[in-house]
Amino acid sequence: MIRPKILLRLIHINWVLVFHGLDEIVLKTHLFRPIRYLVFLSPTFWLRRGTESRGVRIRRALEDLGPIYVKFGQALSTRKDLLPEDIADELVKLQDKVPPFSSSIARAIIEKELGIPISEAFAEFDDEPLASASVAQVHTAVLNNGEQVIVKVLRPDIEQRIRSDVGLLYELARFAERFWSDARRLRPREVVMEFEKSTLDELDLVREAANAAKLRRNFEHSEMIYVPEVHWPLTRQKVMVMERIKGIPVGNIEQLRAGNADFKLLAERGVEIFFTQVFRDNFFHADMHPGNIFVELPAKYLAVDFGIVGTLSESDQRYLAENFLAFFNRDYRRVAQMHVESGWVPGTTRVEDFESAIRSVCEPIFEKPLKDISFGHLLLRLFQTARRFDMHVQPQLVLLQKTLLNIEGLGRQLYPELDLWQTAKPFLEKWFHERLGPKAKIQKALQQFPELAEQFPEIPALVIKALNDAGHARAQMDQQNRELHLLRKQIERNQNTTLTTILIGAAMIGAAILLQ
Ligand SMILES: Nc1ncnc2c1ncn2[C@@H]1O[C@H](COP(=O)(O)OP(=O)(O)OP(=O)(O)O)[C@@H](O)[C@H]1O
Repeated sequence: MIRPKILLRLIHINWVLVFHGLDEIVLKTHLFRPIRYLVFLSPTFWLRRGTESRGVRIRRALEDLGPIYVKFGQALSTRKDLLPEDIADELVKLQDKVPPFSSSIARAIIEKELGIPISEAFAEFDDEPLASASVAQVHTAVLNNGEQVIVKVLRPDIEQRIRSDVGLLYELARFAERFWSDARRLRPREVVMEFEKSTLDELDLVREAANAAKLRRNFEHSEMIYVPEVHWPLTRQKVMVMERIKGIPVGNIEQLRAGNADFKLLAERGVEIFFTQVFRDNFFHADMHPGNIFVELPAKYLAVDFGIVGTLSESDQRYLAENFLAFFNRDYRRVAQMHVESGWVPGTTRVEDFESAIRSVCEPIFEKPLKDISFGHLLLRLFQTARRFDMHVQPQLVLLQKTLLNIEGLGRQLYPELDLWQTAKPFLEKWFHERLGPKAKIQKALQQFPELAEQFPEIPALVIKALNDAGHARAQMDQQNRELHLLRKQIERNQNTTLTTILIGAAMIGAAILLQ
């Protein structure tokens, strides 16, 4: 049964779609069937404006529907291979062009969070926002020491809006599971849950600042990417102050071309940065849409927006690396075996069945030349197949797969000839060598004896102590021997043989205990 609030929201969505001339969607989608006739009540249905392109209409509809839908549109905008170009081009504009909220509200939030007036915190504060995105708004400012910074402020009431939109998404997921058998396999409710978690995580700017700081440390002296520095004294849950970077937005190909950017190097570095983050640092920026990436000519990236990051466990890393290598050798049996052996799919799975399912999904992909194969797409198909065999795909792997699609989309937009496999292969091989080579095996063995490994630094001290103890024991034994000798003399003198035996025995036992 649809709850009244949700029904109202559905009517709202329906209205927004019609308002923006997207009534085809309303009329075609099963979901809106109960309320589809409302379309005819809309004046816009009869007075078709018809002047704007479909891309503009979709973008406007998403903006009107709120931040969650804006984020959805952003995710789609990097997928020129999936979306018609005119729509993708329009969705790119979603990034910085969400209508801003008033600067007086921004000032009030900042002052409340910092507990001091703006004039005390900053030498200058620009009321005109630099960017206004779905979750936050960004202003430029100058610190009292003259440093140029950006001030990121969360949108007012963003949390309630997200919660209510996510509520609706849950409802849609529930419908989908009930009425659409294919959807059940995709576990839409879990997908929404993950989305909710990652979106709500974005609402803590201290957490984002900590992510930025960690990424900055990981690429401290890198030629490939620069991460701006957080200004911690003025950073709170709803306000983050960070060094201002100036670069060319990566989506602005014309400007990059005019500045003689090295497109090939940029595309390769994009892939290299990603694989470094995944396999070396185990910490990756997972919101790589073009609005968050800038370029310093000729080929250095500048990154912002660290709200969503991903990490992988060692077994996830291994899963990825082994699968990629097996895939590219077209060793589907190995892929299937690995899934069964590692317990990713139930032990009862027939390897042959799984192998043939993977083969039928992958062979068409490998029809293309290696350089045109999308890793992200390949992973996606693997997950889809594995799901059919009851594999529970870990959310962090899904996040990684989405990021990979973004990186590939970006790389190919910059340099269509990009050979992903050639760029990625050395990383996977190096990872294998480091993790599974002889040196790694020794390290692993040591890891299995943590107490022993822990005591290694103390071993010299322990040896000295043991020698000291032994020396002490020897001195005591000498003393004991001397006493024994005296005793023996005395016994001889007393000529009491029984007593002699008992005493010698006792003394020898005492000496033995001491020596030990
Ligand atoms: N350090 C910075 N220096 C210069 N510009 C910045 C900086 N940080 C953010 N910006 C600008 O502000 C925009 C929005 O910032 P950010 O992406 O962090 O906000 P957001 O609300 O998380 O947006 P979204 O999640 O929609 O990408 C960026 O696209 C960029 O144009």
